[in-house]
Parts: sequence; C-alpha cells; structure tokens
Amino acid sequence: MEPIKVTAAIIIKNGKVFIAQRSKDDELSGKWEFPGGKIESGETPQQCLKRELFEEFGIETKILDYFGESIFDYGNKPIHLLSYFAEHLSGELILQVHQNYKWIESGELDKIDWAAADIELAEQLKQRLTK
Ligand SMILES: Nc1nc2c([nH]c(=O)n2[C@H]2C[C@H](O)[C@@H](COP(=O)(O)OP(=O)(O)OP(=O)(O)O)O2)c(=O)[nH]1
Ligand SMILES: [Mg+2]
Repeated sequence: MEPIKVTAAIIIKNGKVFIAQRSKDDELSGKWEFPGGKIESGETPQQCLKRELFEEFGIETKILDYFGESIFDYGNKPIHLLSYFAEHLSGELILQVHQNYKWIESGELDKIDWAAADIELAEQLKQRLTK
C-alpha cells in the first residue's frame, strides 16, 4: 500500500523544541508528536506544513530545511513522515486540536512518550542538536 505522506515540524526557540500531545479522542491519544498533517493533493510538503501549523495552532511560520523522515506502519496504513525545521514568525500559540504542548530541552528528546513513528526521528534530532 502507498504510504500516507504526513509532514511534521521541528520548531526550535531559545534552544527548546516544540512538541504537541495528540488529543483524547484521537487514534494516538496522549502520544507526543512533531505537529503537522497529511499532504493534500497539489500541495508541496512545505505548503502543507505551513497550512497545518496555522490550522492547528494559529501561528504563522517559515518552513526551513528538510530534516529527515520515518516510515512506520501502525497496522492498517503505512505513514511516511517528512520533517522540516520551521520558524515561529508570529501569532500566539492556541491549541485547536491537541490537548497539550511543551517546549523541551534537546536532552529530553529520548524521554518522551512519542507516537511510534517519531521515535527514530527524535533520536536523530537529539544526536544532531547535542553534538
Ligand atoms: N502530524 C504528525 N502526524 C504524525 C506524527 N507521528 C505520527 O505517527 N503521525 C501520524 C498520526 C496520524 O495517523 C497521521 C496523520 O497526521 P495528522 O493526524 O496530524 O493529520 P491531519 O493533521 O491532516 O489530520 P486529519 O485531517 O487527518 O484529522 O500521522 C507526527 O509527528 N506528526
Ligand atoms: Mg495534524
């Protein structure tokens, strides 16, 4: 089956990484993620990510460099997660779909209860940021 393409943002501010917790009525309830969402037809990954960050948090962002990817199958549908660094330009963060968010130190990246697809990505990010 063709994987579902999903974008994920790595937003870093004052040395801390932004992560969000999926909501209670979600398939991956309580798990933490790099926020983003499914790429819609005709969209580039960068356009998708900018749209998702506005829809989910009401923030304007600039999408920066590609970081890395992860392919994971939760059982019914493989997910191809594409991550990009992003800068928070403006707008107060307001949760629209998540139950919580936090800014974490890079050293905490391997201590989070991640959605399974994110574990490898978080590990790669920790190596990148702590070296
Ligand atoms: N955005 C995002 N999704 C992730 C991550 N890790 C992970 O397993 N996923 C999975 C959860 C979902 O099954 C799938 C799609 O992400 P999503 O629920 O954010 O999609 P979306 O914002 O477009 O929401 P919807 O329209 O489907 O409700 O990707 C991640 O770090 N970020
Ligand atoms: Mg989403």
